[in-house]
Amino acid sequence: MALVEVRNVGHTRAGQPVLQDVDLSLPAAATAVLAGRSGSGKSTLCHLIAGVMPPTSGTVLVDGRPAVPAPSWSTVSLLPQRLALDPALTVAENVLLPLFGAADDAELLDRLGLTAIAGRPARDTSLGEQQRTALARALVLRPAVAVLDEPTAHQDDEHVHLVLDALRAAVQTGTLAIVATHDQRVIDAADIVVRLHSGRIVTD
Ligand SMILES: Nc1ncnc2c1ncn2[C@@H]1O[C@H](COP(=O)(O)OP(=O)(O)OP(=O)(O)O)[C@@H](O)[C@H]1O
Repeated sequence: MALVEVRNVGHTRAGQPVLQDVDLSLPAAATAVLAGRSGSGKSTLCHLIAGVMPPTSGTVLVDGRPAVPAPSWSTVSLLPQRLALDPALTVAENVLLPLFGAADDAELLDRLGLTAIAGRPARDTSLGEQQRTALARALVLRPAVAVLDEPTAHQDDEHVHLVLDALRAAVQTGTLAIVATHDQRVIDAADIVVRLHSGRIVTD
């Protein structure tokens, strides 16, 4: 059974259609890439699946329930393009926020190359480190669905491999990773590639 179902979705922004006739069924334990040119609608589709907003028309279901209102972070997490870290909290505190301080995840910090800077305020780290921190925050609860908007946008080759390793580990524990990306290295590693062009799916 599909974990994420997008049925006949259309979405309009500022009076313009940005998604049209989008149908998509995605299973658990897979990496599904949303690929397409800038402005093709990848982030918008991410936001609809993560429950940031409802679609203008059609239905988005996560585990059989409407995506809005957004469920718990352990059901659907989001790495937004603009990261949304708390700059005053340390790297580790940002990553562990969804756990309310109840636990630690040294392995995840290590996997993403964050151990050495775990105690530093997020504002005193590089953009690539901040992006990996926000990715770790999205994976820390081993969510059913992790929606990741351009997770390698600020990563060099070496760190792209760390990101791909973290995604593989999440998928092995059952997570459906939905990844908006232009990055061919990420597209090549995906189980499912969905291409968007001008707000429509061109291949699935
Ligand atoms: N807040 C907004 N208000 C109005 N239009 C918007 C808004 N956000 C995005 N759009 C428009 O919606 C369309 C799809 O944008 P979206 O951000 O989903 O594309 P994208 O494929 O993620 O692009 P990129 O790769 O550049 O991030 C674009 O035409 C964009 O200009």
